[in-house]
Amino acid sequence: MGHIQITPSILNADLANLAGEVARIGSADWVHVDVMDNHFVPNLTLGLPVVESLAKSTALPMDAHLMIADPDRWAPAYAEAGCGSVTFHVEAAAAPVRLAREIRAQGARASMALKPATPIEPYEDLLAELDMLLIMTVEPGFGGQKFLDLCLPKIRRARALMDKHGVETWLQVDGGVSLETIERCAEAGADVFVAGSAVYSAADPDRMVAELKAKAEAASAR
Ligand SMILES: O=C(CO)[C@H](O)[C@H](O)COP(=O)(O)O
Repeated sequence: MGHIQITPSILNADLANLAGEVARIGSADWVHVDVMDNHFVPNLTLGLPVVESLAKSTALPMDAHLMIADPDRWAPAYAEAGCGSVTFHVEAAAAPVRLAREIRAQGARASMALKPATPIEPYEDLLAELDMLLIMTVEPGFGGQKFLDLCLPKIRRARALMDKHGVETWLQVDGGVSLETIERCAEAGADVFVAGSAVYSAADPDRMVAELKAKAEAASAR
């Protein structure tokens, strides 16, 4: 298991003031950017030019989560644009192994996401190709949704498979992560936590990042 990291999602931040919003989370480990294309998910957010500009405006590394129908075509370009981590959905990827290798070849961490109903077991042998596995804890598409407890057993099974294979792959969770739910995720074996509305609805987003991290660290040590 890697060390605990918090990656606030800017999905529910003020998108007209992105650089300013990112400056409010200076103690975060990453900035999580949700790229949605209105095909893979029923929502449209932002794309490559915005991510490229944002990457230049902050010292924080960018964690791009591509909720798009054609990641095989686009994911390497996000790595080239300066993202330190690029996540594609296995449900959308035509050739996930080739894609993970292309992302790594561009110098970024390669990450693969699973929707809540997608099992981990068929992808056990891919874990060594990945720097991070993202287990969605809401249906992708929107921020502010309720955390799905039914995803917790999958987080536990993914952690067990990572231990079995002895891989260093990080285990990220995304969706409904808050002070109420982060401990359950950490106890199940997650080590990287995306939090959108919990961080950006807080009066002091940076303080919320610290509080989330402290809770997750305590829970993972139990
Ligand atoms: O990927 C996402 C939605 O598809 C978002 O990253 C996620 O939902 C974060 O927002 P919140 O913490 O409010 O759930």
